[in-house]
Amino acid sequence: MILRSLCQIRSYYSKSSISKLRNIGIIAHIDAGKTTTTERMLFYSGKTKRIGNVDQGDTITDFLSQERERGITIQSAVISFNWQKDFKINLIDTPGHADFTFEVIRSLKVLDGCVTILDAVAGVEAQTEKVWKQSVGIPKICFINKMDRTGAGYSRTVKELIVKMNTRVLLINIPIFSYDKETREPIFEGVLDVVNKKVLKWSREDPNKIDVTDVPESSPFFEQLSRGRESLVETLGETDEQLIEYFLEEAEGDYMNISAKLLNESIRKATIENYATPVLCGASFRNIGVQPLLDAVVNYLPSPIEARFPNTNETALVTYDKDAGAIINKNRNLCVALAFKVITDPIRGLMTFIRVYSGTLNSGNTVLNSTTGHKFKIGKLVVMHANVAEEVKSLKAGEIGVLTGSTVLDNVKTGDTIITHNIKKDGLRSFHKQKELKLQINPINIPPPVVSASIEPKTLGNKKSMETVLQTLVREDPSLQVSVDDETGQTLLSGMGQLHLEIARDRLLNDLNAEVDVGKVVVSYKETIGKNSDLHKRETELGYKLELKIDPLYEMPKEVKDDEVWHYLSTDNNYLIMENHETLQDSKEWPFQISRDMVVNALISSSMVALQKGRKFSSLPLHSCAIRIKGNWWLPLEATSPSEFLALSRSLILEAFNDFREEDFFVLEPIMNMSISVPQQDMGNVLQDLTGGRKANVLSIEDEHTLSSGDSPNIVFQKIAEQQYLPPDPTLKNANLSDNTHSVKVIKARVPLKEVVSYMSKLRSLTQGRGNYHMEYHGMERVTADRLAAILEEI
Ligand SMILES: Nc1nc2c(ncn2[C@@H]2O[C@H](COP(=O)(O)OP(=O)(O)OP(=O)(O)O)[C@@H](O)[C@H]2O)c(=O)[nH]1
Repeated sequence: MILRSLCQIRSYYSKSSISKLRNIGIIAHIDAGKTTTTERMLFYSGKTKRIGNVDQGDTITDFLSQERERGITIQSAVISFNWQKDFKINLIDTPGHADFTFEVIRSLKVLDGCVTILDAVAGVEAQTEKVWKQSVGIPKICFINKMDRTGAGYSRTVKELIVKMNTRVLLINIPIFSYDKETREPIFEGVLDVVNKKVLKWSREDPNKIDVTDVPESSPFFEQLSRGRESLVETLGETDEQLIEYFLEEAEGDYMNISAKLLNESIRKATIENYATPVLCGASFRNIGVQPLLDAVVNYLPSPIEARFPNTNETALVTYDKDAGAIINKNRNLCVALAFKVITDPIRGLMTFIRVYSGTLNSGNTVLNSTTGHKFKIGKLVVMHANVAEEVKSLKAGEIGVLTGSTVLDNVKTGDTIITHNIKKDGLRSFHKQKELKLQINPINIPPPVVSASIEPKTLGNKKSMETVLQTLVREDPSLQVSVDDETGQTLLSGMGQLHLEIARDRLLNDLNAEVDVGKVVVSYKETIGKNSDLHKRETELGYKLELKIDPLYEMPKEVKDDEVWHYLSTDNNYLIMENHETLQDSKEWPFQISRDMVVNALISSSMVALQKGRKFSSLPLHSCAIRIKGNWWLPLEATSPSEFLALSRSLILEAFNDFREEDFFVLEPIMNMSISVPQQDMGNVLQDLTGGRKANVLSIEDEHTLSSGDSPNIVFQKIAEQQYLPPDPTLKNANLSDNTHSVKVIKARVPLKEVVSYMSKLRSLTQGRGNYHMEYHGMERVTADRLAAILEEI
C-alpha cells in the first residue's frame, strides 16, 4: 500500500486557515539528523522531487556554501510546505553547534512548537539539554532518529528523556526490527503505531512505499501494542478525566477500544499544555518514520491561536479569534510583528524575517518600529521556501515572511517590534499613543562574546568598505560584535567561539568580498574592580548637577529595590543604576525641555564609553561594574540638548575611575562548561591532559547514558521513568557492557577558554578520533595568579 499521510486523521478542530498553520522548529544536538529529517519532510510533502543529502552537500535548507562544505547548519533556514493537504507548516531548521546558540534563541522566539531530534545511539546530548531548557514553555514532540545504527537504544533514550528533561512521555510509535537470517542481528524496518494500531514497514527500494498491516491478537506485536496503549491511556488519564470516563464506560475498560481520534485529541491537549511529550522514532537517512512525524506535527503541536503569546514590555490583553488570530487590547485593527532575523541576499539584498503576531501586515503599509520610534513605509513582502522567494500581498497573524526593499535597511534590526494598521495604509494615528504605539515584544538577549580577532583593511582605501561589510555582518548576526580601539585604531570582531569567527571570516572574504586581513582568534579578556569608588559630585555654573560612584557588581540582586532603576549596558554585565530622583519622584510633571529618555540615554552612553575604554590596568574593557547615579541630579529647565549633561557625566565617571589604583583591578577570563565523551580506555590520558596543562576543574565523570545528568535529579521524574512502559531494546542485547572498549564516559569539567581554543585536534589524537566534546560559556572568572603573567604577555 502506498500512502502519503499515514494516519489520515481528519482534522477534528476548527477549519479556519490559522488553525491549520504550524510554526515549528527543529532543534537538537549537532549531527542528530535535523537537516536529514527536514529534507525528507520536504520530499514527502511534495515540495521537492528528490531527497538531498547532507553528506553529498546538496540539501535544500543548508544552502550556504559554508554549510555545504562543512556539512553543518549555520543559519536557520525558514521553509514552508503543506501536509495532509491543507495544513501549512513553516519550518525552521536550526543549527546544533553551541557557537550558533543565538541563531537558535532568535528562532525559538517565533516558534509555536518544536520537534526535538535525538540520536538513538548518543541519547540526550548536552546541546539538546541546553536548547530544551531555553525553549521552556514551547510544546514539543521528540523524534528518536538513527534507529538503524548499531547501538541504537529507543527505550534507553526515552528513559534519559524523562529523567534529564523532566517530562512525561507519550509513546506514539515503537520501533520494530526484523532479524538477519545468518547473523541474527536486528535490522530496523519500521514502527508499531500505538495510536492507530498498525504496523508500518518501509520499503528499502522505494522511499514512498510503506507496508501497513493490522495487529491481530495472533501478531507478535500484539503484546507490545496493548502495553503501549495501556501506558498511553494511563499517562493521559492523569490529566484528562473525559478520557478515563470514556475508557471505563464506552470502551468497557479495554485500552484497545479507544479510538485513534479520541486519543489524538487527548495527546494534543497534553502536548499543548506541556504536560507530556509525544515520542516517535525512525531513521531519516533510510527514509523511515518521517511521515508519522509530520502527522504528529499537525496533530499535536499548537496553531498560532493555541500557542502562548510572547512577553511584552507593557501588559497587553490578548484574546484569540479563530479566524483573526490574536487580538491585542481588543483592537482588531492593530497589527504587531517581530523582526527576528536579517540576512543580506546577493540578489535580493537585505531581507528581514518577521513573524506577525496579530492583525495583517500589507505591502506598502506605513509602519512604526516601536523599538526605535522610527516610522517607515514597507516595500514588497515575500514568503521563503529555503532560498526561493514567493511574493505575497500581505501576511496574516501567525505567519512568517520577509520584508524586502531599501526602506528596511536602516529601519529594522533583529528583535525590533513593528506596529501598523490592518487596513489603512497609513493608519498609525488612530492608535493610542501610550498603549499601542509603545508596545514591544521583549527583545532577544544576546549572549556575551568570548573570542575575538583583529580585522584590518588591506589598504587604507579599503577602510570605508570594510566598515560597511562589518555593519552588514553584525546586522545579520547581532551575536557578532565590532569594536574599535580609540588609541590604536584597531578593529576587533568578537563572537561566540572559534567556529563562529571562522564562519564570519569566510563570509567576509568569500561572500562579501572584503579586502581585509583577519587576525588569529584570541580569547576576550576583561578586567574588573575590587572596591567601590568614592562619591564624585559636581555642580556647574550653568545649573547642571550630578553625583555618582562606581561599584563592583559581584552578583546581580534577585530583585531591584523600589527606589532605583537598573539599565543594562548591553554587554559585559555592566549596569547603570539610577536612584529615584529626590524631587521628581512625587511630581507627575516632567519639568525639563529634554525628555526623560534623552537624559537616561546620555548617562547610558557616557557609562558605556568609559567602561569600554578600561585601560586602567591592561587596556581591557571593564566587566561587572555598576555606575550609580544619585537622585539629586539637575539640569537647566530650558536646556534643549543633552550634550552638556553628557559631557558632565563622562568627565565625572572618568574622575571616579581615577580613585582606583593598579592593585584594585583584576583580569577576568571566560570559563567554559565542557562535556567530553571519550572511550573508557582513553579516559586516563584525557583526564591527565585536562587537569594538567589545561587547568580544568573536573566536576563529574559519568557513563554516557547515565541518568543522573550531574545536576540534582528530580525524584518524581526518576519514579516516572521507572514506571514507564518501555519495550526491549534488541540492538543493545548483543552489546557487551563489561567490555571497556565499547563503554563511553562523559567528563564534565570547567575549563578556561584559553586552554581549549583548539582542543578538537588534541582530543582526537588522544582518543584515536573517537572523542567528542561540547562546550558552552559558563561565566567570567578571575585569572589565577600563576597564569596572569602569560596572559598579560598575550594581550
Ligand atoms: N545511520 C544514520 N545516519 C543518519 C541518520 N540521519 C542522519 N544521519 C547522518 O548523520 C549525520 C548528520 O546529519 P545532519 O542531518 O547533518 O545532522 P544535523 O542535526 O542537521 O547537524 P547540524 O546541522 O550540523 O547540527 C550525516 O552524516 C547524516 O547522513 C539516520 O537516520 N541514520
